[in-house]
Amino acid sequence: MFSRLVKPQTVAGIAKNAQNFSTSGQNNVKVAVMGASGGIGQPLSLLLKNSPLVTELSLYDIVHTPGVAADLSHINTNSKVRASNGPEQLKDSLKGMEVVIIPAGVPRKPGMTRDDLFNTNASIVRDLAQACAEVCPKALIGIISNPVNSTVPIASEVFQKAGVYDPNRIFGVTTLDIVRANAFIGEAKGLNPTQVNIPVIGGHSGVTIIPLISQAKPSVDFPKDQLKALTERIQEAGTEVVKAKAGAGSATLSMAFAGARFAFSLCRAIMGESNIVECSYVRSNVTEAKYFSTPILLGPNGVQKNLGLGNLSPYEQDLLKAAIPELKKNIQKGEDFVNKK
Ligand SMILES: NC(=O)c1ccc[n+]([C@@H]2O[C@H](COP(=O)([O-])OP(=O)(O)OC[C@H]3O[C@@H](n4cnc5c(N)ncnc54)[C@H](O)[C@@H]3O)[C@@H](O)[C@H]2O)c1
Ligand SMILES: O=C(O)C[C@H](O)C(=O)O
Repeated sequence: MFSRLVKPQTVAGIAKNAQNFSTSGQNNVKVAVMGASGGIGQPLSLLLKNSPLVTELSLYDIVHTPGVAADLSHINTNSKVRASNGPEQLKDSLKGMEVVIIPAGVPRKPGMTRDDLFNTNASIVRDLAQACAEVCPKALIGIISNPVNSTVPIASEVFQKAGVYDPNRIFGVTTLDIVRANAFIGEAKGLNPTQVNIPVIGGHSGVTIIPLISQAKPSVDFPKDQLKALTERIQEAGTEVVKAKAGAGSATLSMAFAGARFAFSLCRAIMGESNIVECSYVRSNVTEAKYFSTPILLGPNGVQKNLGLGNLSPYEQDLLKAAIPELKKNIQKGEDFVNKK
């Protein structure tokens, strides 16, 4: 049902389609990248700079932002680039922003789980969310920083405390899981991966990542053992990259691609385009977990409609059962971090 709405998209295709499109009268969006000098931040900012959807690109980091911004500003596309460096310029970087994408924080090294990043990244996301709540509370916020299962509840609690919480505006960016599922299934079936769409629901770590291969477009069939192997590869794909990078960080280029796809979808929704659907980890009442990723119909104010789980195969129902306790624990940890004392 919902998967009929989900059109396969590429970053170039999204930007091209959007070139002359606006039903709201608005034909451009102001986007901030928080953590813009990092492994994800730089290529993500490049993709955003390359898009006609973005008119203002605000780059914030605690180091090196002037250099990244000077470099990008020489590209002859329509957007203006501005740099903000260090906490004293944080609030300034968020003024007037409509979309804020947050890839700030440390990445994993081999042997670490995403939850091992909590101690460092929780306070980074908390402080950036606090600034967003003060300066651009109506922005649509996409959180990439890990552990996403906990950082989204952290940002949400910060907004709640500030009295400006709108659950429709805070998103955990899980798009890389969908991008990977499309790539792996396309490869396994000899399909053009840009034409494959696999919804991935749940959260963004290990067993909480639930690919819904039974809902693939076009539909695909696998023997049980291959289905299990593919599912586990999608669940562990982040670790595959961490191991291959051997201490030099985690996925950056594929994440920039996925982050740009998600940011462009937010921009297109803000501009009034209809039928924009992305899976994202949001406040949810679809399952027992308070936050859960499902396909979301996006509108100018963020979540327009949660499209829910659709029909799960018995195998996917078991994956869901395994995910819920871990998700609940991750969510509680995030909430407790903000509400401690
Ligand atoms: N959601 C996903 O699918 C996904 C995918 C890949 C990576 N990640 C996560 O994204 C995060 C960033 O990864 P990376 O490879 O870009 O790391 P990186 O270390 O290369 O870059 C992180 C950047 O954040 C900056 N930073 C640190 N503290 C900051 C603060 N308080 N305010 C602003 N910027 C700050 C750093 O200066 C650095 O430039 C990690 O937590 C990683 O686990 C998530
Ligand atoms: O695996 C990681 O630590 C980074 C990211 O969450 C990913 O899925 O690649």
